[in-house]
Amino acid sequence: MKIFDIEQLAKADKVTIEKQEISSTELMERAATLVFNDIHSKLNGAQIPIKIFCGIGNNGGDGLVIGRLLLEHGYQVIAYVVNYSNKRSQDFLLNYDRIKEVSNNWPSSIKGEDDFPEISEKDFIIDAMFGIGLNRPLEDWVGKLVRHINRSKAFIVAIDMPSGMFADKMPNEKRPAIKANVTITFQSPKLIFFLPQAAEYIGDLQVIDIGLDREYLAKTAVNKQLINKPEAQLLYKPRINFAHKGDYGHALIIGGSYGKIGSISLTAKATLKTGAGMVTIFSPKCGYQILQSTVPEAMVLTDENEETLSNIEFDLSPDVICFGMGAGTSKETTAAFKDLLINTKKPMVIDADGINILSKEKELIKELPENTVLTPHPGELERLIGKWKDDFDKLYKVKKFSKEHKLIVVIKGAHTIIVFNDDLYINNTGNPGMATAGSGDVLSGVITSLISQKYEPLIAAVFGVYLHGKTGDILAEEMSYEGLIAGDIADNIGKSFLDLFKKEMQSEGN
Ligand SMILES: NC(=O)C1=CN([C@@H]2O[C@H](COP(=O)(O)OP(=O)(O)OC[C@H]3O[C@@H](n4cnc5c(N)ncnc54)[C@H](OP(=O)(O)O)[C@@H]3O)[C@@H](O)[C@H]2O)[C@H](O)CC1
Ligand SMILES: [K+]
Repeated sequence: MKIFDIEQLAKADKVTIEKQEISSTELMERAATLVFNDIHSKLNGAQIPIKIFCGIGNNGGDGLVIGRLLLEHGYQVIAYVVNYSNKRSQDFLLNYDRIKEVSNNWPSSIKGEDDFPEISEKDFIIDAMFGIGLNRPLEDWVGKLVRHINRSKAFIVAIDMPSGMFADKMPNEKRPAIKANVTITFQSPKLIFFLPQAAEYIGDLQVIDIGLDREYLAKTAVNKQLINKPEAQLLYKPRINFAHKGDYGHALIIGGSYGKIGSISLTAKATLKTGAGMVTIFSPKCGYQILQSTVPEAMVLTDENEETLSNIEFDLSPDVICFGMGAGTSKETTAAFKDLLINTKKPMVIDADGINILSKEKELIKELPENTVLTPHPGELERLIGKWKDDFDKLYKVKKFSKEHKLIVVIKGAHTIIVFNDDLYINNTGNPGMATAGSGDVLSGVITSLISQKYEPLIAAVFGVYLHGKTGDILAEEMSYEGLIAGDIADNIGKSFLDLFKKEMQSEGN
């Protein structure tokens, strides 16, 4: 699913009005009716106090329409107009009159702190103060109102965006925004919704298709995409009949050290379970017996050193090399990694201590082949690119790093983001059960395996992250978040392939 900028969405709005020959009022009615339907289906007529905070622009207009529809269906609604400006939009004004026809009262006006209503934790709040039109800091009293609503512990549904949140700046103490339980957004999610620092403001995300002009949406280029099943299906390469194991490549997994052999065992297993034709593991000597018994399908080569990697020599020509899991960052291992980089130019996946070594020895980065995939977790990423001010700054720095070194960076997190040049691919599978030891080792194996099967490295990263998360989602239903461990994910990657083309009873939401 494309993720549009807010300028593109505002344009889509205009194009839709022209091409569908509808008024902006009708488009607002359509969008707000869809939100009403959703809320109504959940509240099911419950007589709980609903307080709607409306701004004076079109987000406020949406709020007034939702309020009118709720009143018409017998809900207890109080609508407030937050008068932060005198520049009321036309559609706001029209719906201001219309709600009065139903409630027989004008909405209450809030002009300053003295007008703030009491909010109980039993209230149901609809936040329609600002949407994508927010373009400057909130006035002091409006910021106080946002904090007042947040303090209430009431259940909050934000319309289009949590009010106070800019599309391109993180909220913080000085820049308050509504902390919604649910955000119902129109047509396209906004990038900020997927950044970790915004999570506490967004709550659960729902994207509502309000029927904006399909042609405009299809034609308009974006550099951000959300990866759900429909996108993943397009990435899959069917296996051919009469295939031979050579058709799916030979992956070489290098890593491990005394006490950390399990990591490469997980990576190797995931590489095989994702479909690589052959896997060879290269580990310190101490890994030999463990690996032969935990992953009998893989071949094992060992270093001359007992406990850590010191000299990575092999007489084979792999299609892809994955380096780093459990390797440590000792002097010998660093030197061995350096030799490996200088002597081989095979496609590579670098994880964990591989990334830590690159962070310490920055000049090694230029030895990485183009399109190498790096899979850092936040700590590893910080060591690699330095501290960032906020999540937007992090993306800026990673894009710069990716462009400068021609690398693919997989920023692991609740929504893992794959960065290549200026393009972002935001994964929408996975769950908190996957925050478990070794989960990253499995991901490296999945990506390595896809590269070995001749997926382009970028596709392998995007598709691999999707499959890994999907496997976790399928397993969480069977065994709970708590019960899920990395070995389960490695063992069950096949389920995510099966799921790709399984017919859904209902189409997948976002
Ligand atoms: N795009 C769509 O598909 C649809 C969007 N809808 C809804 O409309 C809003 C966007 O509405 P808009 O009127 O453009 O903007 P807002 O309602 O978010 O904000 C209102 C105006 O407030 C002014 N502004 C901005 N920042 C501040 C501030 N800090 N303090 C005071 N005032 C501020 C600004 O106007 P100016 O001219 O004063 O700059 C805003 O325009 C969208 O989010 C949806 O909810 C449609 O209903 C359906 C289709
Ligand atoms: K809002």
